[in-house]
Amino acid sequence: MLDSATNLADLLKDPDLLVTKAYLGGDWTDAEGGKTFEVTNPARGDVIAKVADLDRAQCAKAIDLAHAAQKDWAKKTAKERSQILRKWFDLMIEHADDLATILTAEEGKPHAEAKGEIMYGASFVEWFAEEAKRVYGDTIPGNAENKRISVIRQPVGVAAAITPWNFPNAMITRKAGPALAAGCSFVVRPPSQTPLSALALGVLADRAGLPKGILSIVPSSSSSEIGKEFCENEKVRKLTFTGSTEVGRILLSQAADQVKKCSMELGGNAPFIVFDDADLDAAVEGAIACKFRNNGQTCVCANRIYVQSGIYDAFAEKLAQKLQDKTVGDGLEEGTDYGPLIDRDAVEKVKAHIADAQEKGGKVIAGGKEHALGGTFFQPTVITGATQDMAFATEETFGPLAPLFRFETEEEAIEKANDTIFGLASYFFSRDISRVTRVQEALEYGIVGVNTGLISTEVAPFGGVKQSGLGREGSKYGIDEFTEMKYINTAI
Ligand SMILES: NC(=O)C1=CN([C@@H]2O[C@H](COP(=O)(O)OP(=O)(O)OC[C@H]3O[C@@H](n4cnc5c(N)ncnc54)[C@H](O)[C@@H]3O)[C@@H](O)[C@H]2O)C=CC1
Ligand SMILES: O=C(O)[C@H](O)CS(=O)(=O)O
Repeated sequence: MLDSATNLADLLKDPDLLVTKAYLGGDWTDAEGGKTFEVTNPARGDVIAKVADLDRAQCAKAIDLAHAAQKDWAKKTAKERSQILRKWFDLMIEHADDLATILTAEEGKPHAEAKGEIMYGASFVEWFAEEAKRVYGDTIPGNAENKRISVIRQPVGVAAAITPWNFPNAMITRKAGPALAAGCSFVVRPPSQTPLSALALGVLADRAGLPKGILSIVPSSSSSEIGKEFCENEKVRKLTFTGSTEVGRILLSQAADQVKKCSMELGGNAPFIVFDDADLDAAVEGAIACKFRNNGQTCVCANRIYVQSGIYDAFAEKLAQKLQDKTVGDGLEEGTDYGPLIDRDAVEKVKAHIADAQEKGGKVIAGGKEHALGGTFFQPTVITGATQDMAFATEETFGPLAPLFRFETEEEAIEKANDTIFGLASYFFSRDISRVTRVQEALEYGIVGVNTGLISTEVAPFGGVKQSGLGREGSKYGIDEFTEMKYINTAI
């Protein structure tokens, strides 16, 4: 446990993983003038570290280093890049406990869940260590007797990344893995709430033997300035962002000037549909796993739970009952199921969604208030009588609030589920094979969970449609985001 007498370093087997300097192409560097920003522990609200606060000029230097080193990195064989990535993966697994402790200290999720994120994050490095050796091209029958046609894939060049606080490890490795595997160099600006997890990844990448210049981690309290550098610096050929749709729009418009290759993993508003023919207990378990993972702070959490009329009351009662057994507390404490929210703004958003629902006829049947622990702890909450005119029907709550909407027909459920500008994840529970086929095809989302509330894996293409993003991460498709296709037409 962190407290006034115990620092974060005291909790680590390898305290060298706790770094507060920036990682500029392999050199640990202070900010100009020694400027720093504070990192706080969301459970206790106290400062756990002061991290180098880099400015745009230092970010530009990192990009210069990345640009200078990238060609030699791309010249290495795929196997050489693969071996370094595999070593990085091995080190992440070896130090998983410490990485999880650092993650919980700055983000708040329970240690066991943080450990799960570390394994999930490491799986992207492992996966793309393998995919590095499978960046294939084509040969195409010539368009004339004396013509030969081929297609090759080459690394884009310098890739720049901006990542969110809710998965401080995995959202970086889900980008760095394919980028480095493809032969790109990689500059990442981590969120100011959770930079320590990113810097710990830098320590292990260095130990794995990543060549100088290939990786930079640029912590900064000024997200917009660094974002502008990424968008306006012509040496950056790829921008990859994970975060809200609002910020994604800003970055896309900034990147449009140079027509930069962009990947966007943005916001969601996931429907979770339970049909009368579902396995009710499985649906309740699935809803809890989906809605309350990271305390509801994931882009793929169920944001709207639609339950068919015939089982609505039974589902609501079981869900509320199950939540009574959950423990809210400090993520570093044994037995905690749900940690704190990231900050007060997050708490205020949950409260606003609850108040709005109650004003419009919604009924709180579980939780509904700030937790007795105070700070940013909140009770896991269930609201019945949810309707499409309530705020959470169109806005992402990003907190532990499960609104239950009643529906009568399959057509109604699909129409309401699709009635959003977002299209990231969706879920439904049914044991009718014809219905499963119809619904999985009718839902306008990049991801559909059928009889499951958990869809996150490195082997599948993660991404959204509509205003939830562009591109895919993970799977055999993920490396395409960091390569360019070149077509060669040769006259012989
Ligand atoms: N699709 C996905 O995989 C994910 C989506 N999200 C979405 O992100 C939101 C919550 O995460 P937040 O970190 O609060 O999102 P956010 O969009 O506010 O911030 C994301 C990152 O962008 C940076 N940023 C903010 N304004 C910027 C600007 N003008 N220029 C450059 N960088 C800027 C932030 O400092 C942070 O590092 C939710 O909407 C959630 O759905 C979060 C995680 C994953
Ligand atoms: O940041 C997020 O919400 C992640 O994308 C969710 S996941 O990849 O862990 O499913």
